[in-house]
Amino acid sequence: MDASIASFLQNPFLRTLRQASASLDLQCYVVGGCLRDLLMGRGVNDVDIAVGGGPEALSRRFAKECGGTFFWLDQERGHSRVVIKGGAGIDTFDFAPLRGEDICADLALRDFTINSLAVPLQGGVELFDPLKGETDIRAQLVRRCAESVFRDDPLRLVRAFRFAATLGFRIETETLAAITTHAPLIANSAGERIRDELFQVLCMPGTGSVFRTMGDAGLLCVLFGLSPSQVYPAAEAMDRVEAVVQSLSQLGDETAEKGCLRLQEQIQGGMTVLSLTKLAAFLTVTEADLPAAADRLKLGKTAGQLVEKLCRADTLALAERLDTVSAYTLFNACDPAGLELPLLLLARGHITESRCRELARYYLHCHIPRGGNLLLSGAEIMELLSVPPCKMVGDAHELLREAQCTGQVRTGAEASVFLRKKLLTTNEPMG
Ligand SMILES: Nc1ccn([C@@H]2O[C@H](COP(=O)(O)OP(=O)(O)OP(=O)(O)O)[C@@H](O)[C@H]2O)c(=O)n1
Repeated sequence: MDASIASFLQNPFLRTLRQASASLDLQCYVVGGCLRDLLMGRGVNDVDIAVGGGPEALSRRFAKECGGTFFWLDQERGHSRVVIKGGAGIDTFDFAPLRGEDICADLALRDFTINSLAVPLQGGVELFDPLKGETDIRAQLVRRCAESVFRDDPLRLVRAFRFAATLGFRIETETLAAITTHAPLIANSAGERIRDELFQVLCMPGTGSVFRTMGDAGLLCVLFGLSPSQVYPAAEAMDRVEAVVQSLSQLGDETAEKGCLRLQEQIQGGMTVLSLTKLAAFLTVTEADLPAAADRLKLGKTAGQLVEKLCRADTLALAERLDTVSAYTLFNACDPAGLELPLLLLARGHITESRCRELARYYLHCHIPRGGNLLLSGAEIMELLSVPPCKMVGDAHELLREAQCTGQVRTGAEASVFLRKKLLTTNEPMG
């Protein structure tokens, strides 16, 4: 038994689980990715447990004894989760019934050999590895468990690339050929599941080369209606985004620091600004049907809007001379995109490095995004204009934002004078 797995099994939570399963007389196994990660010397924070017999009683009892929270993931299939707050790194335990009649049958039904591992919690500490997953982990290979894996669950077509990208592995030749054969089946997988896997790829460096292989296998044709010849230049755009971000992170100044923070911001679960920027670079070059792609990946409102605005930047005519007005106009048209916007434009070859810096400087020091704090609040604007809440207040807000961003007003008093002049005086003759 590998030393890291042996020491993991001494974890107090696993000891509690061992006792609980013994007293309920249930066969119980630690399975899947956490054993793979332990064998690779990686940290573990979620543990999958397969239980012979109904796992509900065990899952509920384990939650009670560890002070964790029990909830159903899929009640019909008997899948539940226990989350333990302050679980010293390991905080999520997923319980499911055995997939087959015993653990070997269960392992044979899993996706890839590297995940097809189990350790029983009682009766010895041997590692069940009937498909030689440990050998594939050492060889860094993603290999399907059986001929039927992709028909059983087409999401695995994308999962293969996710594991290759996040673990730094290669997809074994026959598995890759099977992915190519079964690529059309990905049309049957739920968008949310595809999104969660794809964004793990988008969050890793080297996304471009993974997308090229996915394109060659025909997956991007089914997902986004793209031909392989459209995929290559688009994947190169992703490479260039990564290269620009890499050189930014080496600068070590304020722009670099803030830019890197912004790129790591999570817009929605698992979707960072950087991953969405890479996706935008890809989709722009392919000229894919944007709303269809956003819908296929179930991007959600906020993430979908950011991708759409970043793609839109590609089509905007950029001013010859850069001044605060043209910088404001650009960021305003692409709101809510922030520092990622000039980085994307640089990666796409639309602006030079010095223009990129100027835009970043403007954004950091002058720009106020929509919804940001202004010199006058909504209440102060209503009082100034003597109006109740109405469209005019919104218009005044936008005028003031532009005036502040472009340096026309710098104090509350200047803001009041500006709005009065703009909205309360008229040059038109009274009729
Ligand atoms: N479509 C799927 C999804 C999951 N699994 C199995 O269920 C386990 C847990 O799935 P998941 O949590 O998605 O993956 P992990 O391998 O745990 O990897 P990670 O923790 O990195 O997500 C996998 O190891 C694999 O054995 C599978 O066979 N087919």
